[in-house]
Amino acid sequence: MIVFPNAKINIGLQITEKRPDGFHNLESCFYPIPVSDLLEVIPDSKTGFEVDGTDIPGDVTTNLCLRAYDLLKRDFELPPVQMYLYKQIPIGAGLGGGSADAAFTLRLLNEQFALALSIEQLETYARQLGSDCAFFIQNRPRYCFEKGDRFEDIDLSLSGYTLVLVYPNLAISTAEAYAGIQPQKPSVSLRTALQAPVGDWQKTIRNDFENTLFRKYPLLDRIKQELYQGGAVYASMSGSGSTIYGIFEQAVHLPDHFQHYQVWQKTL
Ligand SMILES: C[C@](O)(CO)[C@H](O)COP(=O)(O)OP(=O)(O)OC[C@H]1O[C@@H](n2ccc(N)nc2=O)[C@H](O)[C@@H]1O
Ligand SMILES: Nc1ncnc2c1ncn2[C@@H]1O[C@H](COP(=O)(O)OP(=O)(O)OP(=O)(O)O)[C@@H](O)[C@H]1O
Repeated sequence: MIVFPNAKINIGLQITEKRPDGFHNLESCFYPIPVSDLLEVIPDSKTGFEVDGTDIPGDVTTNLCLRAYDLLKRDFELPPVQMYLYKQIPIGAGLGGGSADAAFTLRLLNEQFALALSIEQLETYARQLGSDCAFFIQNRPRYCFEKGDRFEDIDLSLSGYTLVLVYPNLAISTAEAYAGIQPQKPSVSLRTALQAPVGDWQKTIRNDFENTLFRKYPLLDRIKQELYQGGAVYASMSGSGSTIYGIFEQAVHLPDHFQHYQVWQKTL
């Protein structure tokens, strides 16, 4: 079976407090976007894993696809499988690519081997693999809170807008980004701010990681400003960076020097 694990962007990200378990509580809107990896799983005589495309740092045996398989294998009689991942979502990008691969592996194995797991059960498994993973089980725009792994539905559609993603070939680890954060109770309710027209978001919707990461990597702030200069109705960093995205009312001509970055332009 073949699936296409897709990325997400964060629209607003408020880090509200540090938790006793060392993680942080946050509030954010997670929005699925059409930039995807490809994952194929075939029953085989022994389990194997092969990756093509973008290089994934670290030992292949720690890949989240294999970890998702191992997690289900503890509870179910899964046959050995050959897994093939074509990696396209950039790494350390704040786009949740690894989390999407993990969640789609759980979903695929559930379907391919008729495990009959419910959405809630899949989300419980996903939470064990990473904070962002559970979102990709249902994979629709959600308002997320706690570790980013609890959700409420949100009435939000960017359909018809053009999304530009700029990945400046700079990987930022999530742990590095959280290390620079001073959690703060928000003065503006993100949930309320998201109900306003997209053109108003610039005044009210922030990603709390931008403060420290823009100081450390001024290039990121420059890219955001260039997206606004190019006509974005809203621009922000996604998640813990480094991807900067812009939301436009129509297709856009980007500055020539963006050719040095990885850029996607998609009509949603
Ligand atoms: C920045 C976001 O992408 C927002 O969507 C997520 O919060 C990151 O989620 P993720 O990549 O799935 O992160 P995990 O793999 O669970 O955690 C990586 C590291 O990030 C930090 N971390 C992560 C999530 C969270 N709510 N609080 C944290 O402090 C912890 O130091 C943790 O060791
Ligand atoms: N299938 C995978 N794809 C990407 N990264 C993986 C995968 N499996 C394990 N990893 C590890 O996860 C780390 C980063 O994952 P990912 O790309 O999801 O992070 P990110 O871009 O910071 O996204 P986010 O912070 O939004 O979760 C890398 O260090 C990588 O070694």
